[in-house]
Amino acid sequence: MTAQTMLGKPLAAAVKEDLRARVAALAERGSVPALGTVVVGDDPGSLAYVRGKHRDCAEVGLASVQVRLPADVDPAELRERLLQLNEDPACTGYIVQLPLPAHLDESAVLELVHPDKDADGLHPTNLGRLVLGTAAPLPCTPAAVLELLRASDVELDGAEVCVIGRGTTVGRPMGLLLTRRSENATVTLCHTGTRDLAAHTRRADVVVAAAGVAGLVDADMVAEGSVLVGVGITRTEDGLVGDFHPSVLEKAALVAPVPGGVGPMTRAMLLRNVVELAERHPVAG
Ligand SMILES: Nc1nc2c(c(=O)[nH]1)N[C@@H](CN(C=O)c1ccc(C(=O)N[C@@H](CCC(=O)O)C(=O)O)cc1)CN2
Repeated sequence: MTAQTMLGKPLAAAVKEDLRARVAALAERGSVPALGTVVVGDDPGSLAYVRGKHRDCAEVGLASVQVRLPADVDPAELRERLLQLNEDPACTGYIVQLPLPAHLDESAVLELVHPDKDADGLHPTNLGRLVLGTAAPLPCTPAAVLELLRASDVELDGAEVCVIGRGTTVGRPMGLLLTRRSENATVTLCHTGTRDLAAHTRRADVVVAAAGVAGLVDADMVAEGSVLVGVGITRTEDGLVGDFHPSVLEKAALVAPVPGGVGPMTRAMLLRNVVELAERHPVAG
């Protein structure tokens, strides 16, 4: 078997098309949504991702504003800037680019973002809403994975899904999303403490790999005809490498590759969150 690929770019383009129309409709009602980004430090990867977010906003007609702070910013100064964004009527929603420098407590920082302005869906209130199944902005990467699976008509009802990674941005919310009644999957959440990872991946219909360990899962570890979604990404001398070893392509039915799969959709899901926040809490332009 040679796997088919689930590509993020065409799907992201379709989402953007829909969002462009929704942003135009908001503008007609006098509401001009804007995304804020907060970057601490000058990590080239983070800066590149944030540049991409501002480009994406322009593409669909959203305004955007960037706040840049030095890597050694005082936590009190960062807090002040976030509280300003919470109060700023021109900012519909904003994100704090992760990871943050080590002297900053990531959870404490994310808790400062007002839940109604949480474009990343990572505030505890919104993660709590995800647990309860009530309306909330969804964390962008898990939402992107779900959209890719839906677009390929992957059957999730009753499916065995193995998620590798227990982080708050991907693994944990991924499990919550997939176990909602609307998805109805059975999820096994694996992590670095999992004793026999292969035993879990082999019996899964779908594997979502968000470990950030290049080539962690090879052909021997997956079932014939399974669906594999790559999330983790490692920069090596040979370029970007995902958590799945290329050998899986001979065994899987469907693969979301790294790069080119979930990443572009993650960006589109951020735009969707901003537009949904604006539709829920319209602001005058
Ligand atoms: N506040 C947040 N910080 C981070 C998030 C996030 O969702 N919110 N996720 C990642 C970084 N990220 C967005 O911020 C992100 C990472 C990768 C991609 C992407 O499109 N990847 C491409 C490859 C791009 C490349 O050349 O590096 C792909 O997979 O095809 C988009 C967004 C951590 N921080």
